[in-house]
Formats: sequence, C-alpha cells, structure tokens
Amino acid sequence: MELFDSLKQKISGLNKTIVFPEGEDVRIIGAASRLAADKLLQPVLLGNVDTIKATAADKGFDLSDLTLVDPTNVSADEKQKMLDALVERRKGKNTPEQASKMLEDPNYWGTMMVYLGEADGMVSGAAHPTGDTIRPALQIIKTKPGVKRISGYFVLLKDDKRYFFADSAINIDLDAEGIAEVAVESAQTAKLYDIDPKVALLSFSTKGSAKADVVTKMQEATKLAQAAAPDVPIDGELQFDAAVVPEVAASKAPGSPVAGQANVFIFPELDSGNIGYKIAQRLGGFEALGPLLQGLNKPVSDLSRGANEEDVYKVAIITAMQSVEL
Ligand SMILES: CC(C)(COP(=O)(O)OP(=O)(O)OC[C@H]1O[C@@H](n2cnc3c(N)ncnc32)[C@H](O)[C@@H]1OP(=O)(O)O)[C@@H](O)C(=O)NCCC(=O)NCCS
Ligand SMILES: CC(=O)OP(=O)(O)O
Repeated sequence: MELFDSLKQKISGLNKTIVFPEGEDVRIIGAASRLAADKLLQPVLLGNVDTIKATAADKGFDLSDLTLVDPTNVSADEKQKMLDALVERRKGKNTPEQASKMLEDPNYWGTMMVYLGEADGMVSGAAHPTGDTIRPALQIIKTKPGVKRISGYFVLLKDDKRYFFADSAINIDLDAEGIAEVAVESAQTAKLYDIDPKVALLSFSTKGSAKADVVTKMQEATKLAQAAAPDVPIDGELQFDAAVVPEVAASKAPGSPVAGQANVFIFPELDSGNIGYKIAQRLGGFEALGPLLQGLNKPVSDLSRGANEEDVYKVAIITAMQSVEL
C-alpha cells in the first residue's frame, strides 16, 4: 500500500487535534484547511485571528473547520492556568518570570497544549529554526521512558524507494553510546513507515579501511547497537557505497548482513546527517519528510524552513499517526 494511504488509514476517524504555532503562515493555513476538508484531523492554528482570516480569504482557503486561537488574546484565567502549569513543569530550571516570557513564544504555547493534552501533537518550524522549534519539547515533554535522548530523522521517498536517515536534525556530535541508541531507536521507528530495517552505521571507512577517532567511534557504536538489538540487522562502519551498492558491498564488506541493502542510515554527526538528506532531496530528487522526532513522550514535529504546503500536510498526518503509535 502507498505510504500515505496506510498512514491515513491509521488516523482515520480518530479526529486527532494537531496544533500549528505558525498559524499565520500561508503554507500552514493551506495545509490545515486541506487536512480539515479531508477529515484527517482537527487543526488548531495559533496566531492573530484577523491576520489568519485575511490570508485565508486572499488565497481562497476554507477556515470553517479550523480552530483559531490567539494566545495573546485568551482570558486571564486561561493564561494563568498555562503559566502555572509551565512554572510547575520547569520548577528548579526556570523562574516564573522566565516562564511568563517563554509563553510569549507560540512554540512554547503549542508545546504546553500538547503537554496538557489539549492537543495530540504539534507541527512547527516552517518559519523557525529547528532549535527554537523543538527546545520547548525537549524541556517540557521530554523523553519517553527508557530513552536517553531525542533524535531527528527523515523518511526519504522516491518511486518505490524508501529510506530512513538519522540523526539528521538534533544531536550535533554524539559519542558511540549516543549513536548506538539512535541506531536501535531508528530500527524501531522505521517500522512505522513499513521499512524492514537494515541499519548501516556510516563512515568514510569500511571495516577498518581507514584509521581515525571518528572511525573508531562508529566501530564502537556498531558493537553497542548490535549488542542492544541482536535480532536487528545492524552493521558498520560502512561507506555509503558499501551500504547501498551490492557489487561494492561484495568487495568492501563481504558477508555483511546489511551492506549492499541498507535502508536505515545512521550518520556519525549532524553535519553529514543534515547535509546528506539535503543532497538526496535537492540533487537526488527524493521527497524528504521531516525532520521528525523519535524518543519524545508525545509527538512534536519540526519542518524545514524550506517546506512547502504539501510537506506541512504530510508531516501533520505523520504527527497524528505518531500520537496513535507512541
Ligand atoms: C537541540 C538543541 C536546540 C538543544 O540545544 P540547547 O537548547 O542549547 O540544549 P541544552 O543543553 O541547553 O538543553 C536544553 C534542554 O533540552 C534537553 N535536551 C537537549 N538535547 C536533548 C536531546 N537530544 N534529548 C533530550 N533532551 C535534550 C536538555 O536536557 C535540557 O533540558 P532541561 O532544560 O530540562 O535541563 C541543539 O542541540 C541544536 O541546536 N541542535 C541542532 C539543531 C539544528 O539546527 N538542526 C539542523 C536543522 S534540522
Ligand atoms: C531540517 C532542516 O535542515 O531545517 P531548516 O532547513 O529549517 O534549517
């Protein structure tokens, strides 16, 4: 089944509420009005209500099934309730004055809605850098039990090809233990997208062909990941060609259960992970869904600032699906 048919099936009839803190953005308004018209979920747009209405009228978007909320214009009781909950959550970390300032940022308001169960998930980042979009989730929603760190992934799609890239969004330079956790978590997450995971830990070296600390890191990460998930095909360190081209795999990594057929790619640090997905997207012609987060207690999804309306539409569907599957 086509990926989005299966994702839509998973959320059909559940009427999940997804909050969009960048409610004034034309890409968000367009995607949200389609999501509501397609009866896939219940969008809540945050922002100035008059601005949202004017943009929708200008573009011919139907707002009738959308909820519009201006966090700067809610009742004093509502504002106080939100502030009290944030102060409580950030006790020992932020002062009440800091919490009050944080709530002026719609990403904090939206994240609090998810934390308090007023929304099932959040989609933001079309107009905010990743750090500003997801920091509220790291601070408030936090990791799910058993997970040490949140990481970011992309699903890359083209024709019948489906790949999983991580960490391409969050952790700047993980150690071997961190990379191993991302590898094991990614194998699990990939199954949400009907990917039968074959996990390659990537490097500029294959099976010791080069010597460097960064190579040793991926070798150690491979051992840790294999020990943590013995039933999952995981191998490293592999160069990208050895990971995906069977003929290259046969000469560089003979006997590997992953080389030549990898579909989950684990990068050594964020430079290569983020650059790598953008090359696949912009030069390779792959559709890139994400950055999506794994390891969070409730779903919050980021968008690239280069996202278009269709990206927002699809990431919102994935976010609603995550609220069912998490
Ligand atoms: C994610 C990121 C914003 C966190 O940076 P930061 O806010 O300076 O991080 P801090 O160390 O101050 O941590 C802030 C909070 O988040 C938590 N946190 C940070 N990284 C985390 C992770 N990977 N998993 C779980 N929690 C995390 C910290 O524990 C801390 O929580 P606390 O305030 O309750 O103690 C930063 O790593 C970053 O900018 N990453 C790159 C994002 C990016 O630009 N990607 C490219 C485009 S997609
Ligand atoms: C994922 C990503 O690179 O985000 P942005 O383009 O917003 O920096």
